Amino acid sequence: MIFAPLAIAGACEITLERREDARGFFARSYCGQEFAAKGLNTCWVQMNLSMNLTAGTLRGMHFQSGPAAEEKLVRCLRGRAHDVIVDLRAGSPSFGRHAVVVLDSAALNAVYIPKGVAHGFQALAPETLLQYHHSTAYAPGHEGGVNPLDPELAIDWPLPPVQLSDRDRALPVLKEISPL
Ligand SMILES: Cc1cn([C@H]2C[C@H](O)[C@@H](COP(=O)(O)OP(=O)(O)O[C@H]3O[C@H](C)C(=O)[C@H](O)[C@H]3O)O2)c(=O)[nH]c1=O
Repeated sequence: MIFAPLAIAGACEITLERREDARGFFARSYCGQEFAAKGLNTCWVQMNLSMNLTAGTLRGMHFQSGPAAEEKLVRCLRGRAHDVIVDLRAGSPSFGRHAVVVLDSAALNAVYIPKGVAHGFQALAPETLLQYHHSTAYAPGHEGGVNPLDPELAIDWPLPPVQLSDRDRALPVLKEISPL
């Protein structure tokens, strides 16, 4: 695996090193030793799948806070996604700034998201399927989010956003939330 740091400290894009032959390819998609050597989380307690039927579907920007703060590892298994992370950490020099990774099921690349960083994405193709690994169990009482359409975040979503949930549409803007 190749780890490429993103502009948000502690976040990175992970690309596969494929062993290809006439049968196809074999690639290591996770390694505790390699993650530990990079200072990344190695304990994953929950996996989720997100199926997005329509191109343009927008989900986010979500996080869990306090004792339920979580790292995430997200990979696209079908289709393509414009994946965005927003730094919400108190005192971070990149607070309020975002980074983008295009997750593509052809590349099978992944994005690693540290605690205190919100996550969202827009599906770029129909039936885009994302797989999540979470370092902390789902904790509804510690869920939070920032509005993906907040002009202050200045996220340039590639497609007109569709299928926004009522919850996401009602998320607070950056200046309304406390740093994590
Ligand atoms: C995350 C989660 C959700 N749920 C329930 C809660 C809701 O009733 C339903 C859908 O959850 P939610 O509306 O949060 O799904 P998304 O809007 O796609 O949010 C997800 O996508 C954004 C981009 C993320 O980064 C979050 O990790 C993740 O919450 O599943 C569970 O039962 N278990 C879980 O682990």
